[in-house]
Amino acid sequence: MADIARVGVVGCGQMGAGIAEVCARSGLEVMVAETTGEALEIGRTRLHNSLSKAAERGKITAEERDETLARLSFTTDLGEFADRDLVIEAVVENEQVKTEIFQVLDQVVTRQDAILASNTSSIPLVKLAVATSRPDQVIGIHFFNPAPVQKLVELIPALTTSDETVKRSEALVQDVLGKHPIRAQDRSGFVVNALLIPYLLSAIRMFESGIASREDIDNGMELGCAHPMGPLKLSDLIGLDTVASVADSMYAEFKEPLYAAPPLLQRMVDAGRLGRKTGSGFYPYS
Ligand SMILES: C[C@H](O)CC(=O)SCCNC(=O)CCNC(=O)[C@H](O)C(C)(C)COP(=O)(O)OP(=O)(O)OC[C@H]1O[C@@H](n2cnc3c(N)ncnc32)[C@H](O)[C@@H]1OP(=O)(O)O
Repeated sequence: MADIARVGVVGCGQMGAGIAEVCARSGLEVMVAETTGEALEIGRTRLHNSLSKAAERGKITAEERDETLARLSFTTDLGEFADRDLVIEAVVENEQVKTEIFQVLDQVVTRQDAILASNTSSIPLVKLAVATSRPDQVIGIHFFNPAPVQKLVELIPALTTSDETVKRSEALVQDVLGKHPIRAQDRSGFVVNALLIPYLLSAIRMFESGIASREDIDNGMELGCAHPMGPLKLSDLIGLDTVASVADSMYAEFKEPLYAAPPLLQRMVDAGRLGRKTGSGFYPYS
């Protein structure tokens, strides 16, 4: 995919940093944007630490780590994305925030055939597409956490997305990033979350009703079904705010009771216990 060489990633939280790492390790030149200098420094440190860990574990050489770092640049000004061939937005799951970012990207990205992608788990892609003057070039490219590890990427064309945009995105994901793409329609939850979220919510309901302890619920799925991590640990990894917002948007779309977030999940979000990223969720993290 020689036509995509310069990538912009908006947001450097756990998903944005992971996506930036995957792209830079694949040889692409990546610019990462955050809203403030402080957030940018946190993101930069996250990326440095992850690449250093990969080098320590022998997954990449020290030379590859340095080359990857040299392909990464950082900015707080989206205006610097003018020359990007592809931009992947990976900010909070908030429709208004994402819509505003797509409006800005539409103004600043000068390359006429640039792809504007979102890593959203739950916002309808068509809403982001119609916020731009190039709705045929907007697509969902959805990575899984941790992005450097998980092999899957979901591709979600909006009703307006052109076949050309889908083909170029698929080629990038498969041939350049070395991930396995699957396609899904622009319906809340796509493929994976439509199956995963009701399972996670069921585990939270089970814990809330006192049927079993958190450890026994997680051990049940790890030791009984060979899942790499149980549903409560996985919810903590994803982030309870993200689990709740994906559930809410799936419930809003389908009115399916299985997608309704249990009260405990909302209370934990309100308390700021969002999982690993805040040091406390179903489990403590220090
Ligand atoms: C909600 C969204 O829209 C969609 C989603 O993201 S849904 C969430 C999908 N993710 C999952 O289901 C995660 C399931 N869990 C797992 O795959 C594994 O438990 C895990 C990879 C997170 C950790 O694996 P585990 O064996 O417990 O720990 P650990 O030995 O430290 O890591 C295994 C490998 O992953 C790597 N790894 C773990 N976390 C990593 C990270 N954040 N970044 C990079 N590499 C990482 C380790 O370096 C290690 O690599 P190696 O085996 O080559 O040395």
